[in-house]
Amino acid sequence: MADSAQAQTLVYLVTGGCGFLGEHVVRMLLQQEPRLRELRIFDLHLGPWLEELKTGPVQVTTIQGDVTQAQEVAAAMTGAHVVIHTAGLVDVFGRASPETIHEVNVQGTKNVIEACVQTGTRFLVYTSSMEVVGPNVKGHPFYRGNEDTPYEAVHRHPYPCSKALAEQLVLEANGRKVRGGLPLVTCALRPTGIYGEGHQIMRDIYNQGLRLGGRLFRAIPASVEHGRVYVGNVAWMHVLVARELEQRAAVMGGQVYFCYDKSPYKSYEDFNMEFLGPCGLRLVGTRPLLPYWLLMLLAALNALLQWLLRPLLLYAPLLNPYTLAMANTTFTVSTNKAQRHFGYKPLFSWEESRTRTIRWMQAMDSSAQ
Ligand SMILES: NC(=O)C1=CN([C@@H]2O[C@H](COP(=O)(O)OP(=O)(O)OC[C@H]3O[C@@H](n4cnc5c(N)ncnc54)[C@H](O)[C@@H]3O)[C@@H](O)[C@H]2O)C=CC1
Ligand SMILES: CC(C)CCC[C@@H](C)[C@H]1CC[C@H]2[C@@H]3[C@H](O)CC4=CC(=O)CC[C@]4(C)[C@H]3CC[C@]12C
Repeated sequence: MADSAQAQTLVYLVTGGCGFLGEHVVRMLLQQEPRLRELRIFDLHLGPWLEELKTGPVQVTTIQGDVTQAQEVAAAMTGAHVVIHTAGLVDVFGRASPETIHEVNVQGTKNVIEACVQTGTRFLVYTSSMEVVGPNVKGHPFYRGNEDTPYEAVHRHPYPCSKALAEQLVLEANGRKVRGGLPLVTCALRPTGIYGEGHQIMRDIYNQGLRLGGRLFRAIPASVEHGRVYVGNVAWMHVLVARELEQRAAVMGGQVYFCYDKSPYKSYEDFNMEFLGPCGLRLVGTRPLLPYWLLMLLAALNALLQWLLRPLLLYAPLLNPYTLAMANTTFTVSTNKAQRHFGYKPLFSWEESRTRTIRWMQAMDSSAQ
């Protein structure tokens, strides 16, 4: 908890504070930001775990609200010094309509920016995504690239399109005058695929493995690298950015940073096995069991079924043409921009990130029995 020797003066607001990443950001702020006076947690759905936070030295205010409602956002932000905007609709499975994804991710972000201007909140940290860059529709590899690596960022899927638009809005807002006349300072963090305690997709894949008798079948060649980053380190980066934005506004304002740590470069499936393996699952095959054209056909069939069944039920399996392209295209980052600009070093080593994730999965497993 916060060191009471330092003056507790700051009010932070975390949108999406009850999500997978948001919860880690909230907990990290309470542990690592000694200047925090009040922490506001704004989310569409509030979790019961928030109650335990209310007994500490920092005032924790929970706000059930919707980022698409401008007045709700502005009301929550009044008097806040910093906003960390993690709320978003993360949907690459066709669960929500493209319009809803746009409304939450783009209009929601516009509302946060306008609320900063209206209320005088000067510091905005936005959770963007690697998907703002790629993989692109042409499936070009992005091999250990950095923030300046040239890449043809062209998207058609609603999720990356919305994240790209929202990120652009955030960066363009840097320097706008907020209430009181001072400039807004913004920056965007681009995590690669986040993993760690609370990761729903990892849970889904684990359950799928159990249904298949403890086995998963390799679908993607081991040579395709997919960037992954531990949730604790992503949260730490958000906290550091928020903390440094005032002092280093000239360097950091309007900038983008990939989120990175020491997680190894592996294929999506091999990386998951780092956690699923110790939980008793096995990845069958050193090469993909099915030829790629057949996987594409299955993915297309899933998309067709989703469309046909839509009037009756929501059919949203993990495999669709978009997720297949994501998993099958190399996209990894290698950069030290965050270290150069604001002294970021991962808080958790790879070994610790791995151990924490495995422990969480094993606890989840034993509580299910
Ligand atoms: N999970 C991942 O691998 C990655 C996620 N991101 C970004 O990180 C952010 C957080 O993602 P996750 O924690 O994975 O997702 P999540 O779905 O676990 O969390 C999102 C949170 O936002 C809230 N939310 C959704 N719509 C809202 C609305 N209209 N008003 C208020 N709150 C709303 C949800 O209730 C949820 O608590 C998102 O912006 C996402 O785009 C970026 C890169 C990778
Ligand atoms: C059955 C298939 C062969 C394997 C399916 C795996 C997919 C479900 C996941 C592969 C890559 C993931 C995405 C990636 O890590 C980057 C992301 C960034 C975000 O901002 C949100 C999450 C995600 C889109 C992530 C989603 C699951 C995958 C598509």
